[in-house]
Amino acid sequence: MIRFENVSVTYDGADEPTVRGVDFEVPEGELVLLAGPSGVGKSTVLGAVSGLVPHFTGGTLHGRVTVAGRDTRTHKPRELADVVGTVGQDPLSHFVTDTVEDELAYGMESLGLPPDVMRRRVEETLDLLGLAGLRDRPLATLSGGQQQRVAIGSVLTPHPRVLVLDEPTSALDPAAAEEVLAVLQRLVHDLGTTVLMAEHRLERVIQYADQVVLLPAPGEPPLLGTPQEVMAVSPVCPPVVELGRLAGWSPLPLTVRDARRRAAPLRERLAGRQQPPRETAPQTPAPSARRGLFRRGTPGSRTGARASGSPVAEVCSLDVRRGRVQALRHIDLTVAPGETVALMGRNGAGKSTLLSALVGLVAPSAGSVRTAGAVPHQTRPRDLVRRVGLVPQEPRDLLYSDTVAAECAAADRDADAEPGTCRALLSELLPGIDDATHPRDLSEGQRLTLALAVVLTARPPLLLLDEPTRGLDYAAKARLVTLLRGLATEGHAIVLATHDVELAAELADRVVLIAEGEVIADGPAAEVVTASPSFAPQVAKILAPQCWLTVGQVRKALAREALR
Ligand SMILES: Nc1ncnc2c1ncn2[C@@H]1O[C@H](COP(=O)(O)OP(=O)(O)OP(=O)(O)O)[C@@H](O)[C@H]1O
Ligand SMILES: Nc1ncnc2c1ncn2[C@@H]1O[C@H](COP(=O)(O)OP(=O)(O)OP(=O)(O)O)[C@@H](O)[C@H]1O
Repeated sequence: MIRFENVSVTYDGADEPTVRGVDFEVPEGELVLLAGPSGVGKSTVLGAVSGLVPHFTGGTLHGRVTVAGRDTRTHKPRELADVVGTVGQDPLSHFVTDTVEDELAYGMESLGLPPDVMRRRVEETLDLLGLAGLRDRPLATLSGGQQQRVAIGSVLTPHPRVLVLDEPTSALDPAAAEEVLAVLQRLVHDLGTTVLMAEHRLERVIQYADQVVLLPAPGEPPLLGTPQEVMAVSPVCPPVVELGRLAGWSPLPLTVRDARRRAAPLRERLAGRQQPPRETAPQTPAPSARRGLFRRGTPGSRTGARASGSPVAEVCSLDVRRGRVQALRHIDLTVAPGETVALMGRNGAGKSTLLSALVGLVAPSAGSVRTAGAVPHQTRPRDLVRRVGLVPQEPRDLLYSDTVAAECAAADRDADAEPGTCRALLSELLPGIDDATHPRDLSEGQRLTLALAVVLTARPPLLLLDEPTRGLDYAAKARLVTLLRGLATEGHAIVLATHDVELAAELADRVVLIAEGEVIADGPAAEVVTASPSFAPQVAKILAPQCWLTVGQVRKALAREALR
C-alpha cells in the first residue's frame, strides 16, 4: 500500500541526505511503527508519504514513494487527500476551521461527501474520541491533548485507506492514548486501514505494531523486522524491553503481561533488597553543590528566594476561569527550592493552566499566587524572567529568531547572561544542532531542547516545563533527567506537567494529581504513581507487589548483589 524504493531526501543547503537507502513496503491492513532517535528523519519519511516532503518543505527526493500506486512526487498532497490522512506533530498549525465540529467535518466536505454521511461520522467520531462535550468549542481554547484528539478525529472521518501519524499520542494522557490506539487497531483489523506511525513512547505502541522500521542514526538505512527482532538491537527501547535485556529474558517481552509471566525469578532475587534511592535533590542544597552550568550565581541569588529558604511557589485557594470553563478550583500548592514536582492528570484537567498561573499568563479569579516572592501576573516580564521560566507545550511559542545562533544570542541578552551561555547549554542537552538552522526547520525534539536552553539561560529559581518529553527519544530524555536533577541540586525548583509516567517515576520527588481543576492527590512520587494503574510505570507493574519504579533502580540493586 505504501512503497519506498531506495529513497533519499536532502534538504536545501544540507551537505548530506537526511535519510537515505529507505526501501520498504507497508502492506495493506498493517500497522507499521517508525522508530528511531530524535532528529533522525522520522517526520521526513512520513512527509514523503503524504507528499509534504518535498512539495512544502523544499529539498530533493531521490527514489520513488508510492501510495496506493500514486507517486507522491508527481501528486501534490491534495491529490493524495482521498487516500492518505495525516496527523502532524503540531495540531494547531494544521487546523483549518475554528470549532471542533467544523474541523471534524472539513476533510469530508472537501471530498464532497453527502451531508447525512458527514453528520453520522461526526457524531460517531465525537463519541469514539470522547469529544462530545467539546463539540462547539473554539479549537484555540482546547488543551493540548484535546487538540490532538480533534486532529486525530478529523483525519478519521473521511475514512482514508492510509493513515500517517507523527507521534499521535505525544500530548495524550495514558488512558486517552490507550483509547486512541485501540481505535486505530480496530480500523486496521476490521477495515484493513494501513497505518504508518512514528512514536517515541514505544511503551505505549510497540504491542500494536505488525512491523517496526528503525532508523538507527542520521543517514543510515532503516532496519526492518518484527517488533521483537528490532527491539533486540534497537538503540531506543521501552522500559519493559530494557528490563528484559537486563534480566536476560528470551524472547524479549514487549508487554507488561509478557514480562510479568517471566518476572518471578527476578522478583525473588530482588526480594528483601533495599530500593536504592534515586539521585533526587536534597531539599537544602549545599553551596558546594553549585557547579557546572550556572557559574554566575545560584538560582534566586538576585531575588533572595533561596537565601531566605522560603518557598519558591505558593499557591493559595486558587481559582482560574478561562472563558466559560472553570479550569482550576481551590488549588493549594507550595514548592520548596530544590524540589521537583510532577503535575499529572487527564487531558483538560488544568495542568497547563496551573503552570500559566505560576508564570503570570493567566490571572487568578480567586485566591493568590506568588513565585519567587513576586505576584507573577503583576510583574514586568523582564523582572519575571529571573524568577520563573516556562518551557511551553508548543516550544515554537517561545522562539522568534531566524537562526539558532540568533535565538541563543537573544536569550543571553534577555537574561543578562554571558554571551555563549545559551549555546553551551544547548550543546550539552542535544549535541549536533547547527547554528545556522532556522528554528522552524528543527525536528520537534531539537526545538524543545532549544526552548529549554533559552529558558535556562536566565537561571530562574522556578523552572516550569509543560510536557517536556514530547518528541524526545530515550537518550535525550535521560540527558534531560540528568540536567534537571543537576538543576534541582543547585536549588532550582522544578514543576513539570507530564503524561510521561516513566519520566515522573524517574525524576519527581512529589506527584500532584489534578482532576477537573482540583488536586486529588499530592504525595511522594512512588506512592502516588503506583496507586493507580494508569500512572504506574512499566517496571512498577511488572515487579508489583514490590515497589520498583525504574530499570535503573533494578540495575543498581543487581549490581550490589553481584558485589557481595
Ligand atoms: N524543512 C527542513 N529544512 C531543513 N532541514 C530540515 C527540515 N525539516 C527537517 N530538517 C532536518 O532534518 C533532520 C530530521 O528531522 P525530522 O523532523 O525528520 O526528524 P525526526 O526523526 O522526526 O525527529 P523528532 O523525533 O525529534 O521529531 C533534522 O536534523 C532537521 O533539522
Ligand atoms: N483559552 C481558553 N478558553 C477556554 N477554556 C480553556 C482555555 N484554555 C484552556 N481551557 C480549558 O481549561 C481546561 C484546562 O485546560 P489545561 O490546558 O489547563 O489542561 P491540561 O491539564 O494542561 O490538559 P492537557 O493534558 O491536554 O495539556 C480544559 O477544559 C480546557 O479546554
